[in-house]
Amino acid sequence: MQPGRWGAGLARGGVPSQRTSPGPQPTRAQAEMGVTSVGSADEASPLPLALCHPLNATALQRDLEKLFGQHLATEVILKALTGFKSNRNPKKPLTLSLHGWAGTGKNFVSQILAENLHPRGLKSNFVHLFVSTLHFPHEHKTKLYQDQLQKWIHGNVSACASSVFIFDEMDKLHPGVIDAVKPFLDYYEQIDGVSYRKAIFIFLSNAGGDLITKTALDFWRAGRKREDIQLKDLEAVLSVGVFNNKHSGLWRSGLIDRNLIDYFVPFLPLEYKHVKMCVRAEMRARGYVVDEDVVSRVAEEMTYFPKEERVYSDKGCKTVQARLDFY
Ligand SMILES: Nc1ncnc2c1ncn2[C@@H]1O[C@H](COP(=O)(O)OP(=O)(O)OP(=O)(O)O)[C@@H](O)[C@H]1O
Repeated sequence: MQPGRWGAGLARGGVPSQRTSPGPQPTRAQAEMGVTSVGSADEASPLPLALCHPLNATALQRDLEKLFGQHLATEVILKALTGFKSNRNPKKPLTLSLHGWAGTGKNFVSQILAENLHPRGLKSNFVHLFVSTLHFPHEHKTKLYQDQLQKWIHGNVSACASSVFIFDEMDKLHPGVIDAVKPFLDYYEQIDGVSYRKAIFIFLSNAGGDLITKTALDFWRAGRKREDIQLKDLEAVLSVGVFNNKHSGLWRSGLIDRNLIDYFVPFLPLEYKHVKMCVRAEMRARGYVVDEDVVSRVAEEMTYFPKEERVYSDKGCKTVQARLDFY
């Protein structure tokens, strides 16, 4: 996933221009929402909430079918998003914490969400991606990052109430940085004249991947179906595990003990058959005819764990695209 426009926005003082310069022509933000003409807007007011892009639940559901082997994530995300977007008066922003092994689809699903919430997806002015190792690399700058984050979020939610903030590599985030967003995730009606209740925060993390794998493997070893794993088998384990994990980005975080994360979304490790599905999808996306021989060869080249049983792909579907280049 490509990083967002963090630096550029801050250089503008964190407050995007569309808040202060609406005119008779649609602003860039409004054009993005499909507005082709506007009346004389109130100069001082932020974008009307009504202009924010409505969610098409059917389209979201269809897009989520592209996510393989993740029955829990698909179900939770669909319910969470449709419920939140159909509520005209949410009491707090929606906060999702996505957990799982590498290459299981966390960034992929974030992209799907972004595109369903704002037509330009990750390229939208209203979708902001932060990558820990890129945007918050130095532990000694934690205070600075916290200040910048707060200014950035304030400025962008002022401009569009339904802004989306995605934090990738949460497990590499230095402890404490994320607590800067805590006030925005809480049940306040407004903070300094801005309501954050329509915003969406998404955290992505490998933390908890070991716990998810253990549960999946227990089911597999007991001969139970993967699809029988339920959210309740994992949600509590995940929130406690992440809270107690120093390298989760949410270690002892107020976000967890104040119950500000609405859903912990588990991404299960992917099996051989899912890797094959990814290879087929990639071939179709490239306009190739699906060749089952190539599909099997690519899937067999991947490494699987645990050593003896070889059930799950080490890298999920992550290197499928690169491997396909060899054929
Ligand atoms: N469950 C899945 N269904 C369909 N495609 C997938 C799935 N998981 C991964 N992929 C494919 O593999 C690519 C890499 O996956 P993605 O970046 O979403 O993994 P990730 O879980 O975010 O990994 P990491 O934790 O390493 O960032 C995706 O762009 C997508 O093409």
